[in-house]
Amino acid sequence: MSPVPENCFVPTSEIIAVEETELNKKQRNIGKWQKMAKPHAFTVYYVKKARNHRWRCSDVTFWCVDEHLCNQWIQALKELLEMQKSRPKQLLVYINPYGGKRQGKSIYEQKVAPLFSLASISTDVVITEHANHAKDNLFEVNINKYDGVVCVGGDGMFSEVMHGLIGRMQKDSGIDQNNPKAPLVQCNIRIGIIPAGSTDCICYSTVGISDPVTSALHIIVGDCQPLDVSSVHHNNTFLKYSVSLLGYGFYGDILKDSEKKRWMGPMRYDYSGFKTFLSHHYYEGTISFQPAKHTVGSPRDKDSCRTGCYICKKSEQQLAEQHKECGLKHEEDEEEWKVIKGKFLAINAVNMSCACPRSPKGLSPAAHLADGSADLILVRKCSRFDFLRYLVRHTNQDDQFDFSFVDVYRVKSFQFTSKLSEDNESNVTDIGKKRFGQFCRDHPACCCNIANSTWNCDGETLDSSAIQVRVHCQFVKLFARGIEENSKDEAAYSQSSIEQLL
Ligand SMILES: CCCCCCCCCCCCC/C=C/[C@@H](O)[C@H](CO)NC(=O)CCCCCCCCCCCCCCC
Ligand SMILES: Nc1ncnc2c1ncn2[C@@H]1O[C@H](COP(=O)(O)OP(=O)(O)OP(=O)(O)O)[C@@H](O)[C@H]1O
Ligand SMILES: [Ca+2]
Repeated sequence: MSPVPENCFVPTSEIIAVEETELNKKQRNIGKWQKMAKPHAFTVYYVKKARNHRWRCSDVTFWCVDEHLCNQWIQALKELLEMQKSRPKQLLVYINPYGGKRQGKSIYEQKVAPLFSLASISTDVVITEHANHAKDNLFEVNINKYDGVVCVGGDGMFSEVMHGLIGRMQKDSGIDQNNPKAPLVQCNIRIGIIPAGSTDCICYSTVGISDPVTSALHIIVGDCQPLDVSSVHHNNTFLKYSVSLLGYGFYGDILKDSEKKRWMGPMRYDYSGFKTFLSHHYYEGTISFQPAKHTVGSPRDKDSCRTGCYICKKSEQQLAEQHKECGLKHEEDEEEWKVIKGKFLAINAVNMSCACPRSPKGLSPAAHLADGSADLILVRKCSRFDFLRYLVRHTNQDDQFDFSFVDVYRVKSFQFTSKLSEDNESNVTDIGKKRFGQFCRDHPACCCNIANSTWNCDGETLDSSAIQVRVHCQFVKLFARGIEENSKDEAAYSQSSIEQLL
């Protein structure tokens, strides 16, 4: 028998599979079993939680001489598994063979496919041949056939799959994505991310680790984590959706420079990051936003979003109420807009913490995955030294918002116009211009004349610097459960444990 640690509790929801086991000669010759006539056995495969939110597939084999009893156990456990209705049976998998360190295919074949097969999950696998292959394909496939779509790659690959799914839903419902106020149709088919990219920020921020086996196990047990999605428009043209970072200035410039260095792999971001840091460009513009009044949280909270987060639950209830009384919803258009004009080194809007291996607490450590808001971080012009102090705080325990040149707001929508496009009399909606009287007095406008930066939208550049953004609460769902608090300890306790059965 495999060694089982003392007090091992396994919730039935975390059993991966149960299989009849053929005992080999060596196993049969251990201890007292050698005296028995042909023992019968079955193996239970279960999720074992290790450090740092890492999950592994472990197994324990049970023996007995009574074949009927053994079969009864197998039957009972299989019935328990059948009752886990949120588990996927049929998945559509897209693999980007060129993402990150170009390991996507081998990661899937060696680490993920054997687990899916153990859990009796059928898959249709597409290895992408070009950018947008997965996205375009999602408009054609019979989507109702699947319980989920899995992407093997980085944040860019996730973005493709998400755009394909959301786009498909809107197309099927006759909704025009170019209308920034259109009541979009929610996407209920879950997305799984097997991390094989450069940053893997979405996976890290929703699971707590960037690890293919852990993510595969979250898919198998049928976890569900809703995510906020921002829609980005330029006038009445739809540009993109974003779930992690919308960054202008520093992160936009890093991305633009790094695109030319794709051959460097994940290292390109450090190279371009260093270069962009040295260039120290700042950009002048106007940002207008609607504060997120519906949520009780603040970006300066000490607690972060964790599994079962009550702030996200509250937003879920509000969303359900809104759906019941649709019609009242558009009052939000009249709600207060705040306007800030200034010179910025970085403007970052994040729908989630954006934690990643480079910065385990992320760009906004208290941001919530599913509260219907984004944290808008404004980093004003400051010295190189101060900006470096700000960046370094992303990697230690100090508060990165505790600087006079950094402001952070929790918002449900915002828009940005660069000074250059204002001067060129761009025809962006005029909410910002109407409120010029409220410009921040500490940082009056000056006449610096720098070219526009570009927006980094989840790792892709946007063509327009003037954008309008709206957060859609819990718009897509992932096979994840958020980051577990002290996951290792909590794993041991559950009412429905296999221990109770035994
Ligand atoms: C001194 C050390 C300071 C370290 C500061 C680390 C802050 C790292 C914060 C990472 C935030 C990632 C946000 C995620 C964005 C994703 O949607 C997107 C798609 O994958 N990724 C990127 O755009 C890719 C963005 C990658 C950004 C990498 C930034 C590297 C900055 C390096 C600055 C070096 C300054 C050194 C001066 C001596
Ligand atoms: N077969 C392919 N050939 C070229 N590009 C592809 C292919 N399949 C997908 N892509 C594109 O590659 C881009 C980057 O992929 P992915 O996110 O998997 O890896 P990455 O390089 O690590 O990026 P990230 O920094 O976003 O994590 C995606 O935007 C996707 O559209
Ligand atoms: Ca959010």
